[in-house]
Amino acid sequence: MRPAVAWTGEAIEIIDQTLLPTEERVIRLRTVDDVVDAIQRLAVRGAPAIGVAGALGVLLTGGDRAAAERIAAARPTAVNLRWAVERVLASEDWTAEALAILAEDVEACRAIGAHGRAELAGASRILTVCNAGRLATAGIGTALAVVYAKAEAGERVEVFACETRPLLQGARLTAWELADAGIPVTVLPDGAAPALLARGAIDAVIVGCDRVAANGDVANKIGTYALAIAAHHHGVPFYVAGPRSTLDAATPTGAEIEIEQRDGGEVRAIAGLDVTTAVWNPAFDVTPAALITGLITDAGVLRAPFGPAIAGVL
Ligand SMILES: CSC[C@H]1O[C@H](OP(=O)(O)O)[C@H](O)[C@@H]1O
Repeated sequence: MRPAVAWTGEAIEIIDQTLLPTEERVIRLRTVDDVVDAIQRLAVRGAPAIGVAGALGVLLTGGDRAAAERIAAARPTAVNLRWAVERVLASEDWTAEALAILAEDVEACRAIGAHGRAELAGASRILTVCNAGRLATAGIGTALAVVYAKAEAGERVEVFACETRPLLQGARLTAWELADAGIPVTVLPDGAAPALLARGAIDAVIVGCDRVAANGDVANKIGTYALAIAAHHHGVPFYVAGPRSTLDAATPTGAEIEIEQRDGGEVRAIAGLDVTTAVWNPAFDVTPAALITGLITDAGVLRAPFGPAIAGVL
């Protein structure tokens, strides 16, 4: 599988994820407007991948810092986006810094996979939500990096993927990339996850993250909090996987994380029906650190108390 985001030397090359799984279309982003649009419509998505796109997007600004700010502000919740844009702006060599961010993410994904494989040695039945795989990063993913590492080592592993309403990142993207990798995947309605956990059918839940607050509270795709509650109730380990670039020491707790509110049309458009009603469509929710077994990062697996553990790797 080609990477979700890459640099051609003069343009950002992405797979347009809004068309998957029906069509794998590669598009090139050549302007700041292209980058902002691709991030906002989730053509490129996932905290690490939009961070890399943001970093590379700075190379398309011609030095216009207002244009760079438009990229940084394209989506508010994933800390990686603004972090990457500001890191490139502050550097001496923008191209070198942007490419370093891309290379670091590839390596971070590999490391997360290795740490997660060691941590979850006995787990073969993994439940996840949204897509935190190759399509969400410049590398092999975060939550799914653990799955890929297990598979690469010849270990038995299968994934149960919540479809992830309303944009179906699980059913469309996670299912697609795992099938492409030959890894067994079962899609389920988001509301079915607690029943699956109640049946004892899951060894561990592993999810991605968009921003981890200094105390370990995690912002991730809407539905993650419900999974954490159900996993806690059923005594199933609940892990969050993400690179250190998603840890945000400047945000004290989950209460301070801005949650992106998306257009109600994403929810109303159910199988082509236009349900005319008020809609509440937050793209993310916050899972309290108390419900998290461990944070699988490229620096290792962090455990409670998460405040000192996070400070120790930043
Ligand atoms: C590897 S982080 C992926 C993270 O991003 C997703 O959100 P979106 O599809 O809206 O970009 C989701 O929260 C995933 O866990």
